[in-house]
Amino acid sequence: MTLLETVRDPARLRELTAGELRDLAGEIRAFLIERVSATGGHLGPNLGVVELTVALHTVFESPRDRLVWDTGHQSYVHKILTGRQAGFGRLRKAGGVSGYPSREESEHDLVENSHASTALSYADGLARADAHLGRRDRATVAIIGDGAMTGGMAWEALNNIAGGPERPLVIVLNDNQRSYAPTVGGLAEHLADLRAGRGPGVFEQLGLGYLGPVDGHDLPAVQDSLRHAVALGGPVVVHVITAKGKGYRHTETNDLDLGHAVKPMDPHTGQALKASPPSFTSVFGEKLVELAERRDDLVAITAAMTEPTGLLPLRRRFPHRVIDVGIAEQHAVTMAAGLSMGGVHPVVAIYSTFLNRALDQLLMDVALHRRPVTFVLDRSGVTGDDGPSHNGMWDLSVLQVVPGLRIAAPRDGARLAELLAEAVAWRQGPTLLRFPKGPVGEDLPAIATFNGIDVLLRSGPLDVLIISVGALAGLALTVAEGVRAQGIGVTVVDPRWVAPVNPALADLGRRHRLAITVEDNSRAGGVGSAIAQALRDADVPTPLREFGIPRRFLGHGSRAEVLAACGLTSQNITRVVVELLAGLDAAPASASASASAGIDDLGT
Ligand SMILES: Cc1ncc(C[n+]2csc(CCOP(=O)(O)OP(=O)(O)O)c2C)c(N)n1
Ligand SMILES: CC(=O)[C@@H](O)[C@H](O)COP(=O)(O)O
Ligand SMILES: [Mg+2]
Repeated sequence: MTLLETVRDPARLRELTAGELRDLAGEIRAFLIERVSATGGHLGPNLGVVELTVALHTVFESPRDRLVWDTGHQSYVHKILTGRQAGFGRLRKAGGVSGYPSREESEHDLVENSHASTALSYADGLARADAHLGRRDRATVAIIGDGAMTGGMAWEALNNIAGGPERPLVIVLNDNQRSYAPTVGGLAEHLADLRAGRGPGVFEQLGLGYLGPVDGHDLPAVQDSLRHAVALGGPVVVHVITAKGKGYRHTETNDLDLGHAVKPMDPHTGQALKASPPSFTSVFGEKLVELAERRDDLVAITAAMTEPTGLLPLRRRFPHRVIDVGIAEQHAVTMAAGLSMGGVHPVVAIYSTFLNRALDQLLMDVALHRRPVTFVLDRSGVTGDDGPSHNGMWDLSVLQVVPGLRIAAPRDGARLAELLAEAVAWRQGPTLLRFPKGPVGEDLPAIATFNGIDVLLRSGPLDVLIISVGALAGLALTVAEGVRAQGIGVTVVDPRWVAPVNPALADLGRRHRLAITVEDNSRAGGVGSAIAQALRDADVPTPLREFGIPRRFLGHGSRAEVLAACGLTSQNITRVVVELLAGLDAAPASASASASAGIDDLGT
């Protein structure tokens, strides 16, 4: 039996000798490499925190003492040590261990974050609660990366924490000099000074205790620092230096991101098991370079995600035209407004879920000022394996309330190219493109256009109008085949620009007996509900049914599994359409009048 197999609870660690703990760290690394290379996941960040996590679980007694992991992508070792080794065979898969802390999984997981820079705020709240309740019998420990420290929320929290010198709180700053890419900005420079022992530290100047820098792979040294921090009382920063990807050649030598998030791969070669087909991300990256070749005023902004958002080709071509602001989405958006006031057209490339943070900036700083800024939201819709926090299932609901914002959802690579060009050419206000994670697939050409709306299929009588949003066009066409096979007439359209609603959709809706919308977004307030409102406003009597994501947080699993759990399958939608049509009375007069209309009657 290995040492690791004897660890079912962190209390076991406190029975081991220093030598055994060192051996255990080696076993944990081997376990991570074997399991995460099979499933994919955040390998590099976790290889870097093996000794740190062992030290935390020997010095502190979780769950009595509260360990709060910022972002949470580096919590695998914590999971391994808190009774969840068996679940790693299905890491991030339906029914398996989630990729982030999860309250459902374990009493050792207090917060399920995964959006960065929140841990210090949770910890400040926990420490204040203890003060309020007069409890001094448990510790609060926040573990935050140097990347997450670039987020504004972390500094709001530090300001508050420093204002309560009597409240004990240990802040472990895990400094590996990386977010994905090297951490940027003045803070990164300052941490370099602290590592080199140069000058006074900003944390001490704020009034916080500061210990370090300490070698994060020297287990006894980390344990000593943590104990010292507890003994000091009050809020103390323990500055721990770690190496992301440590102990595995293929992450240590991965210059791009030290194996931040790997795909399933051969552990011996470090090569992905499957080649990645062209994705929406890669098409966006290429098209942006083409546009940037023609327009000197185009500049891209990323919040610490240059490669994952597809900006690497642009950075390679024009290194000074990609601005990495760190994990600072709010700053990115308002800075984009400033850039545009200065005569530059910014393209803000961001994951849908992370733009949630910057709604106010988008509304007030960009839209109110009618700034021509283009937002490109990757990972819109269901992302799947990263669980509830990473699904980009709210953007269409939240953002269509923004006055003057034009939103497009490309269904394929050709449309992405077209719509991106249209977006950056628009000078009267902000524009936004949204697309999902994954392969871009084959192009789905339109057979006609109708007042700016692409018609993808027209067959038989005007029974059902399927309005498809973005990448769900393939699903919409499969549904169309299903209903057509049952003798039902069908039209499939893609509005391309989904907000504001194209008034021609009301004309199309009026001519059919039933309309449905299919979108990879929450049904609540999504494109479907906006179109339903537009139909009502235009006195269109045609009933409309919206297919989308229910109003709940979605568990992790593959994108296909999660979509199926939401009822977004061709079988389900086809069945509902057939039932709805069967339940309708004879076609309304306006529809029957045009029941034999062909594609020509829909115009172009
Ligand atoms: C608000 C937000 N923006 C972007 C991300 C994407 N993201 C995940 S991890 C990461 C880098 C975090 O760097 P750091 O905290 O230093 O952790 P490390 O990867 O070094 O372990 C980023 C940008 C996120 N999780 N949350
Ligand atoms: C922790 C985090 O937010 C990212 O690392 C995220 O997991 C990346 O997701 P993708 O794999 O879709 O880029
Ligand atoms: Mg880091």
